[in-house]
Amino acid sequence: MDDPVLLTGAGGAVGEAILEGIGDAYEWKLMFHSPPAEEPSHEFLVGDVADDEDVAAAVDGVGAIIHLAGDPRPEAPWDSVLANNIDGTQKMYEAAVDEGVEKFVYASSNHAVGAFETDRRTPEMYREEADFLLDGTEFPRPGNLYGVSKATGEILGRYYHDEYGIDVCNIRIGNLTRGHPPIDYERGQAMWLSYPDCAHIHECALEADYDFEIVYGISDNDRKYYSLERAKEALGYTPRDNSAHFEGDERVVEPDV
Ligand SMILES: NC(=O)C1=CN([C@@H]2O[C@H](COP(=O)(O)OP(=O)(O)OC[C@H]3O[C@@H](n4cnc5c(N)ncnc54)[C@H](O)[C@@H]3O)[C@@H](O)[C@H]2O)C=CC1
Ligand SMILES: O=C1O[C@H](COP(=O)(O)O)[C@@H](O)[C@H](O)[C@H]1O
Repeated sequence: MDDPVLLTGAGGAVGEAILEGIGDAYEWKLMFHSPPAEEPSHEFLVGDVADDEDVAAAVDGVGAIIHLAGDPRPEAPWDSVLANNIDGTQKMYEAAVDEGVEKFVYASSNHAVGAFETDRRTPEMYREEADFLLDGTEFPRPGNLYGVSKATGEILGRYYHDEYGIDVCNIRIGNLTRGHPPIDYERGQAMWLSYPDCAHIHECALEADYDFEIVYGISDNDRKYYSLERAKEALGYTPRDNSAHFEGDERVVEPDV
């Protein structure tokens, strides 16, 4: 991607992981919800994705968007996910097609399919020997209103791709945790996404050629119940980390470089 890339939600954890990993690889335009504590080393603006003027200013002059901004809380109330996650994402897409943006990478979530984790399947499905697998072709099955908002973001992408031709990659991010997988949390270990793998999958989404994709954003965890085949095939994703390579916060197996 040679054009500037807009990163919304730049002040958050996923934005931090992306900028740590590929901050030097692109001309970024960062969107913050509130003024950053330190002067960023990239062009930036402060605004709200639910505000038309802020969104128009954000997408002006960019060729691709990584859209992270939103309420990330699984327990978020309807009024918040409606305004921040659903209305905000629709405004981002509307402005993106008006601007002629080429690619839209959307931060979806494991919670868009959380209700596949039924009492009958868990916790065994989080273990290496389990054979239950989701591959991204399944219909969304949210387990909360936040997950509904994430599935709605994916459907918005389907519409804006089919209607206007913008390339869309929905990344169903698992559990981003810095440095090591979540400790004593099997679900988190099954869907851990390391900071380096988070940056890598987003770089792949900026560089690969595709039309409309839904992929899982996790590291190559032995416990995974999400297939990585589509991310590897469509994006060229090659994860380096695996939650099984840790005991607690201690890495016991080095990744293949
Ligand atoms: N961290 C994780 O493990 C996962 C994150 N995600 C998604 O990734 C995205 C980023 O998540 P995190 O970085 O963890 O969350 P975060 O809360 O650390 O970052 C989100 C950022 O978006 C900003 N924001 C919220 N509402 C906004 C609005 N209306 N206008 C402009 N900015 C707004 C916040 O100020 C914050 O800086 C979210 O969309 C979340 O749903 C999905 C799955 C897992
Ligand atoms: O979408 C998200 O998912 C992760 C993992 O879900 P959890 O229910 O196992 O914690 C969550 O940590 C993150 O805050 C959220 O945005």
